[in-house]
Amino acid sequence: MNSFVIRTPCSSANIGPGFDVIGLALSLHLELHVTIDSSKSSSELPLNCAITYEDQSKSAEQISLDPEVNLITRVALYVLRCHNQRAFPVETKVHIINPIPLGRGLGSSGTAVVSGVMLGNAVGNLGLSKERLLDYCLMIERHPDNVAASLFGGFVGTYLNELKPEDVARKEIPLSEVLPSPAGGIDTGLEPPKPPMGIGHYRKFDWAPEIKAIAIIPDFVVPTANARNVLPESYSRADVVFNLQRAALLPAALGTSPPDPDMIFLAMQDRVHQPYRKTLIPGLTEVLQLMTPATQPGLLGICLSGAGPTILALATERFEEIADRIIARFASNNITCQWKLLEPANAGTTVSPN
Ligand SMILES: Nc1ncnc2c1ncn2[C@@H]1O[C@H](COP(=O)(O)OP(=O)(O)O)[C@@H](O)[C@H]1O
Ligand SMILES: N[C@@H](CCOP(=O)(O)O)C(=O)O
Repeated sequence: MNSFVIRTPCSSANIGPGFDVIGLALSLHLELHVTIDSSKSSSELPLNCAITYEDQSKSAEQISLDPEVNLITRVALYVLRCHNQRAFPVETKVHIINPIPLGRGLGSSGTAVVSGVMLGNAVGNLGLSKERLLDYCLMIERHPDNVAASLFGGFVGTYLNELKPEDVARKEIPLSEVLPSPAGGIDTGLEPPKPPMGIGHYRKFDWAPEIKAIAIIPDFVVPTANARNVLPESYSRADVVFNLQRAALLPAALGTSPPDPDMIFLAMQDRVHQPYRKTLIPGLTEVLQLMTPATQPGLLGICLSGAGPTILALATERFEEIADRIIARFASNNITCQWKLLEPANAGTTVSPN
């Protein structure tokens, strides 16, 4: 029996001005407990794989246990099929333990995609590097901020290479062809499109050890796709310069110890995505303006986590007090929240024997 665990941290993307660029892996982990019974020579299981799912996230959505539909196993099958393996090894069991709330801006889909590529790589004995696995992730989730943070861990800046025209065409292949689904065309026996080499890259930034992350998680879902659809196609020069100035400052501000609250607060301001997402998140503008380091001791900065609706407050102390103030502001819009105190998860995704 071969048995191992894949552990992948969730992530908070953007951290204010770093839209689609900056990500932070956080200490809430999706786990896959995988067993492969190599004593068996054939299996009754669909695609040789049985999924079980333990929901620790209190999300309402039902996660599919069909390996061709479930996001994690679908991604693993994509990686396997790119290497001429049509199914999982005989009698593969995948037990998913998920504490990450779905559709709340803590990168649950990016975490699932990273877990899926790690699963395909491990069960197929493919020996792909994490750098190459990032290319596979980017065929599925096109913005690199969440997946790079979950894959590599820590506080990261990311970028996509300019691709050759033929590779741009390959990267624009509809997702239904990358991840064949029962609805989009069952496994045709053909090799799916492999990712171009070196699509995405990352750089790790320092993180001052005093800084902790408070995630205030409202009890409603904002699908990331919807939160991207409300963004404009183009921006004024003033807004672009505003964000560039802050994004350039942010890594130095969050990497310097002791932290300078005023600099961090300023460096976390954004004009590219947060103002437009207020239409989906009642009270967002008021929450973001609720407090500053001058009016709330311990607070360093506050932003939307990913596409929301979670709010990320960075702080050095008085965590409960800060969370309570944000929760009270949401309550005045009849929105209830849970909150978690998290820390950067520096290791990224790991595979270890069970
Ligand atoms: N552990 C998981 N297993 C299967 N599917 C998942 C898992 N986590 C997330 N997903 C899928 O990703 C969707 C959420 O993605 P998205 O809207 O991008 O929000 P988030 O901000 O949480 O990443 C869920 O509705 C679900 O379909
Ligand atoms: N840069 C993306 C990040 C989405 O993060 P998620 O955690 O909400 O999936 C965006 O802002 O759209």
